[in-house]
Amino acid sequence: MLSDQAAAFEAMVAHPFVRDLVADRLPETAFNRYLLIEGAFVETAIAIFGYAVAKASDLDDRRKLIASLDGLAHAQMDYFRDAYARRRLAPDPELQADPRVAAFRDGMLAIARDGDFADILTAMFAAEWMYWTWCDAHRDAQLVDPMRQSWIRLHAAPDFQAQARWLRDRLDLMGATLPNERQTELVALFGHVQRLEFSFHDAAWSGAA
Ligand SMILES: Cc1ncc(C[n+]2csc(CCO)c2C)c(N)n1
Repeated sequence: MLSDQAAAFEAMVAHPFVRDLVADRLPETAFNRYLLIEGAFVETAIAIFGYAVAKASDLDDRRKLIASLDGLAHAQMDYFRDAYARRRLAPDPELQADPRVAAFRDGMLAIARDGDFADILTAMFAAEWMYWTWCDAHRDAQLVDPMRQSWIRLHAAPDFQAQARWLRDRLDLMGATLPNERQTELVALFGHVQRLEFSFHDAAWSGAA
């Protein structure tokens, strides 16, 4: 998956948003846009994991996903609520309606709604492995804003790595039993998610299209 879709993956981990963030030259307006769309994505992720719980058949998988859901619904939602209050960020419906933001949200949700458990694991693996990769590569970046710094640390931390590895291992196990055509579809889906992610980060980085 990673080698087949290397171009899409590499393009995303080298996105100008990532490049400028880790060089500590991402404008505050861009980071604030990011916080607004990222916080909204947490709600989408809750729905995606909900579909995953419904479509999983193994109790251990379900338990794992339910634990992730709890983290999203509580720690993550509270984190963004507090961040918006501290930074006095008001909701921005126009930003959420940006076609690049909408494409990511609706595209990820469509995978979870219309796909099977392997599709959902693939989409979550694509999103989490990509974050783990770029945050791990820049874990030592020294940023003035402690929130930016801690955001990178969070996604380079052992807990997040463990979750990304769980997705990888679960997918490897399941993928081995799937017909070749199905494996090819999942590899293509991985690339599709990287492109959705690229547009999403474009909207944060460059503002209105
Ligand atoms: C745009 C965007 N894409 C991927 C991640 C990585 N990530 C961190 S938590 C989570 C969902 C629950 O595990 C995902 C996918 C992100 N934060 N934002």
